Amino acid sequence: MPPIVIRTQPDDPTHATPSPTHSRQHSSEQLLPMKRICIVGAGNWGSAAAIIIAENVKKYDYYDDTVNMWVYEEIIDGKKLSEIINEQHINVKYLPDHNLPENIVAVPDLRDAAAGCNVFIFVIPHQFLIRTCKTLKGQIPDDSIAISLIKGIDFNEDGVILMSDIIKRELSIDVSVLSGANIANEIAAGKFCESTIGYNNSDNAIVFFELFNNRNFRISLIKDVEAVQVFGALKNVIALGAGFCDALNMGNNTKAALIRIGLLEMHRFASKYFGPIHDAAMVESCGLADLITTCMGGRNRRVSEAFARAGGKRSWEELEDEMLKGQKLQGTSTVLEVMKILKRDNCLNEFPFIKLIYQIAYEGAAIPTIVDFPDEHAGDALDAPDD
Ligand SMILES: NC(=O)c1ccc[n+]([C@@H]2O[C@H](COP(=O)([O-])OP(=O)(O)OC[C@H]3O[C@@H](n4cnc5c(N)ncnc54)[C@H](O)[C@@H]3O)[C@@H](O)[C@H]2O)c1
Ligand SMILES: O=P(O)(O)OC[C@H](O)CO
Repeated sequence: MPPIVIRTQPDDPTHATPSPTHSRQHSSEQLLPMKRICIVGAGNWGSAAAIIIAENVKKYDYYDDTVNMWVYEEIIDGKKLSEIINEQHINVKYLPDHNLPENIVAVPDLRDAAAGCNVFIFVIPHQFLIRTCKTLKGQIPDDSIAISLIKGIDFNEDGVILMSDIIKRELSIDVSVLSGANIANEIAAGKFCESTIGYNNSDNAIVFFELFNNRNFRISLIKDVEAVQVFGALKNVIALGAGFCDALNMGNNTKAALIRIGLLEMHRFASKYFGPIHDAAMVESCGLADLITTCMGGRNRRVSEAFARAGGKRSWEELEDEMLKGQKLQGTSTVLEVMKILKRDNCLNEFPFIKLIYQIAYEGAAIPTIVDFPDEHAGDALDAPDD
């Protein structure tokens, strides 16, 4: 097995470092029960992730080679997408330029896809997670484990709800998370990048390391599922700001400044609601690197630029449908969720950039106001630890 990179948190006494004693044995030695994978989702990232997983399961004989992939069924040119995937081994709608390994089996019924599986990879747009989990409730083994690749956040009267909270609440299983600078098309093309797994249970973290790590998709592990998820969700909001900036041709210095300010607000939000967060999260792939890639090449940035250029004449929904062709924006719904909690907690003034993004996205504020930071926030820096 390749070396496992774990970013330790020195002052965390509960930190359990996965060690070589966790190294896997062959099932022929009767030490490990067989694991069978179900990928819950078959969009752009779900399909790219499936390629990695389907290759990795073949390296270990305690993973079943067949990987089920739940496909939210739709008809493409008169034919079912799941059938096209199983016959042509291409997801013609969401990842058309790449072949899927033949050990990926597309299954249109979620319960059928989950049957016999005990390792679940959740990778669907965040707005569909609750109802998807409810369909799985009572249908999976108690000792199943899950990982969420979803970038999004939810909110209710109890406060911030993470995707891992939803899965854990509905299915009562341990949930790790994976997030990073991971534009799916580039990963499917085999271009080198990194990603971060946040975990609670180190044995489960090793399973997901084995399923995801490869030469061109390098995983590091940190014991902080909250920070990894908050960064992954909020970067989609900051990407909207980057799109507004690009629509105005404001240049690289401005964009870099907005990325820096965005990173501070992401850190502030994570610390406020889940603090203290793991030191490494900000500089891992799940933090700064994801923010950079999303502000350069992501879908949220692209649609946001188009929204700004349309000068209020096109809605987010219209542009999403037209430009993404079935793929989903996450930043627009996430900023609405984030604003609910910031308003409830009366702390909008601590997040001036997120507020400006919201005002442009939903209140008709002029695009150039994207840099209208209040004076007291000039040169804003990381909050001191005792703030
Ligand atoms: N695409 C990327 O580059 C990328 C990278 C990292 C993380 N992510 C995150 O992964 C998650 C999934 O994104 P994606 O890019 O794989 O999907 P996507 O945006 O490409 O596709 C949308 C998916 O939603 C499905 N869908 C539509 N209606 C549905 C319903 N009612 N119930 C369930 N599913 C439905 C579609 O069939 C399709 O599979 C998101 O949270 C996204 O932020 C995406
Ligand atoms: O294309 P986006 O904006 O959904 O971003 C994709 C990935 O999350 C980047 O890591």
